[in-house]
Amino acid sequence: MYWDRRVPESRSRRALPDAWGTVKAARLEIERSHGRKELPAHTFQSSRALSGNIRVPGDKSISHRALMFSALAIGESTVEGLLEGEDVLATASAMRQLGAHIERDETGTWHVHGAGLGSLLEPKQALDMGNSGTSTRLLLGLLASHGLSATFTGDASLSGRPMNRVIEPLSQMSASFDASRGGTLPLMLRGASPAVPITYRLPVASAQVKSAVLLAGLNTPGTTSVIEPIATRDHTERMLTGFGAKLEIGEQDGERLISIHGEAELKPQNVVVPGDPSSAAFFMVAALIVPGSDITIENVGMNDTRAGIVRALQQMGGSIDELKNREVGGEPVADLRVRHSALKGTDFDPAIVPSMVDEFPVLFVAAALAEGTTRTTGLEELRVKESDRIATMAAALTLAGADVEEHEDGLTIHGTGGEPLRGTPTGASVKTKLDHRIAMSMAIAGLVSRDGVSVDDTAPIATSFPSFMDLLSGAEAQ
Ligand SMILES: O=C(O)C1=C[C@@H](OP(=O)(O)O)[C@@H](O)[C@H](O)C1
Ligand SMILES: C=C(OP(=O)(O)O)C(=O)O
Repeated sequence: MYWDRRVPESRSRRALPDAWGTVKAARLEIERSHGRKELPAHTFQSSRALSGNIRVPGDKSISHRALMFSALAIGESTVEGLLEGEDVLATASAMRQLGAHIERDETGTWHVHGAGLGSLLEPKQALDMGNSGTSTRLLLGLLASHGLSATFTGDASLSGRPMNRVIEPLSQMSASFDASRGGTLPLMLRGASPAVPITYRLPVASAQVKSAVLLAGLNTPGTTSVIEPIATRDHTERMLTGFGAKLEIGEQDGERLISIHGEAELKPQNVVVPGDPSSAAFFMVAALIVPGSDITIENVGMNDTRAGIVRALQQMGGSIDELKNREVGGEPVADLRVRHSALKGTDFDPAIVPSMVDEFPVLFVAAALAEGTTRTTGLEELRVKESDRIATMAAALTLAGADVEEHEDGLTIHGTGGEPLRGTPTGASVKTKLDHRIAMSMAIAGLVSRDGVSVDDTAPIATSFPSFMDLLSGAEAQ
């Protein structure tokens, strides 16, 4: 076991003897989970036309933030439409450990009694972040300006993901860290009280890093600023403003400048979470590629910083109509009518990447069935998601019979022009590598395949979309 000793080891162990034991236990658990024996494999077969109206679960990004911000407000907040996926449940459980009271009533509304900004409790046990990068990076930010220590653990996938991108700015704000070698989980954080405000220019286009710094700024005296050269999803800014924090959003030399005034008092809110465009994307692509399909996906979040996939699929010739544009919980929302279409291979401008960063795996499936060649570039960030999504999708689509070339920063895919993919060979299955988006993307590929697509492990789907299999069979049956 190797540790990057940013905080002298003796200091961390003295401060957190129990947590250190938990870290070691978590490490063993991670090693065991690499060798899990029985995985819920599934073969997805060619489908008849999809039809009917469906609703996908609540937005994952907004759900995490709704729980976190409610936990910082004094009094009761409610959250309707919360995504009850494993990632969000990891956030709920962490916020409970930090002192919030969180419960779900029989109608499905969540009630959060906040502990208050600056009044979070030191967690007695390690915070288990499961598979969730968002929970981890946002909570590291939040706790960085609270005078407490906490240990963060996660599954094998999360334990391979880079945390230095938040450790660096949060260390500048005076928090200290003891992370595994290379800046990964398990790690220990010691928050600073008071923390020091900074102005931080994002070296990567990441809403998680932006949010980590802004959340640290929330309990820091003075003004903390983030400069964002490339705009990323803005749910943190919108929602913190809604909860009563003081934010200013402007421009500096053509870049976005977001400033937060610290030591604010957050007021409880009633949050309504719109449907997740990232989950809707699987059904958009399914309806576009399965002949005869015509579905309406209701209540889909259409925030410009998130809805790149709709524009990308329309650019490929996909028939997607936005109906009943409206606002839900301060976010633009629409119903999307999606009909089977002859898709065309397209060269995508890398500028679209931040607005659909999680949707590329399923876009690759659309490209594999399109007429002609699709080229994507600027996707380096996909290599540090739940899996290396460039390599994992290249291997998965190739196994299913698609014609794919892998590059450092993207894929070039020569489509079949609507002809079904061959499917996975007998006895072989796609490796999903604990990545929900790979499992669901390849499930959709199976719907237009001759021999079906076998996926080695469907369990990760529950991290973001627990009702995926039921909704898919429902849409096939209508
Ligand atoms: O802020 C968020 O809620 C998220 C930001 C994105 O991550 P990065 O900030 O690492 O790009 C995205 O991939 C993730 O699913 C959710
Ligand atoms: C990258 C994702 O999530 P996270 O970073 O929260 O694990 C995702 O949901 O595709």
